Amino acid sequence: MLDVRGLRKVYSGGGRRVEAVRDLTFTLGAGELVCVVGPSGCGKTTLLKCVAGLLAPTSGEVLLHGRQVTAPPPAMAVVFQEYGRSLFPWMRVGENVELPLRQKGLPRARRRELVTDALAAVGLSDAEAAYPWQLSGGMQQRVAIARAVAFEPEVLLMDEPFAAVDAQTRADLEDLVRDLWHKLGVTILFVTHDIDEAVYLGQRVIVLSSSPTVVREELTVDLPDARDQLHTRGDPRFTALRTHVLEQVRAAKKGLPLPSPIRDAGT
Ligand SMILES: Nc1ncnc2c1ncn2[C@@H]1O[C@H](COP(=O)(O)OP(=O)(O)OP(=O)(O)O)[C@@H](O)[C@H]1O
Repeated sequence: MLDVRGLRKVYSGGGRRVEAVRDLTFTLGAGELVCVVGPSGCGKTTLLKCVAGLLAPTSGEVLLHGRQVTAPPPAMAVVFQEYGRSLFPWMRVGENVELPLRQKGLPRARRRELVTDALAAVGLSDAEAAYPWQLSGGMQQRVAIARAVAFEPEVLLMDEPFAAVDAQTRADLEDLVRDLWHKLGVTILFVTHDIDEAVYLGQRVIVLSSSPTVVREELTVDLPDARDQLHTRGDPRFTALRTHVLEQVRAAKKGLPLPSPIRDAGT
């Protein structure tokens, strides 16, 4: 469904030239939940912006259903890390969620229905008339998720969406994402620097190398589909997978060759 082929992005300007991404190739099937991890500064946000059609690649391409992405496709929604900057403070929660639906040209009754359902799905039915600044950080991020969900995207792109919330809220939001994914059947590409989060959430984890950035490994997360914060994180297989990914990211930072595959690592 979503193909990233030979993606390269070089930023240049002001006498500076940065090769943020060298050569990324991977595919997401319809309805998959795939996480991307990698060392800080390896180009995760750059990758997501290219996939979202917000940034033009220097070379290579992103294809959605075989069609090249050259502008933000109507079938995609993005949730960014900085919820504080992504919600309009002068609009009530309901209006924030509704805004992209107006831009989509949906009739009023359908917009109301989608806003109500999306806020209910993230547990914020009571907050529709509040302003974002009256809500906690975790609640604001729920609003951002509701806005993306109401849009009914086929593909949901998430860029470190929980990096700025406390650990307990983060765990709740992780479960919310898996829950919505199950209910909506949406395809999710989730970028995080948190290795445990990537293994907990994903069906697959794509590990990026450090700059010049390529795909270092694609790992299948062979944990049961039913996950919960207590049991999944206590599962020896979870520990083996997160240790393996951590080794990969550490080795990537040092520019080392691939360590032995996880199946050979005594797990
Ligand atoms: N607009 C820009 N102009 C020039 N260089 C940029 C721009 N955006 C990002 N970069 C550079 O590209 C590289 C990759 O940045 P990017 O933000 O994509 O990485 P990241 O993996 O998301 O980082 P982090 O994990 O720290 O959030 C960095 O060296 C960064 O300085």
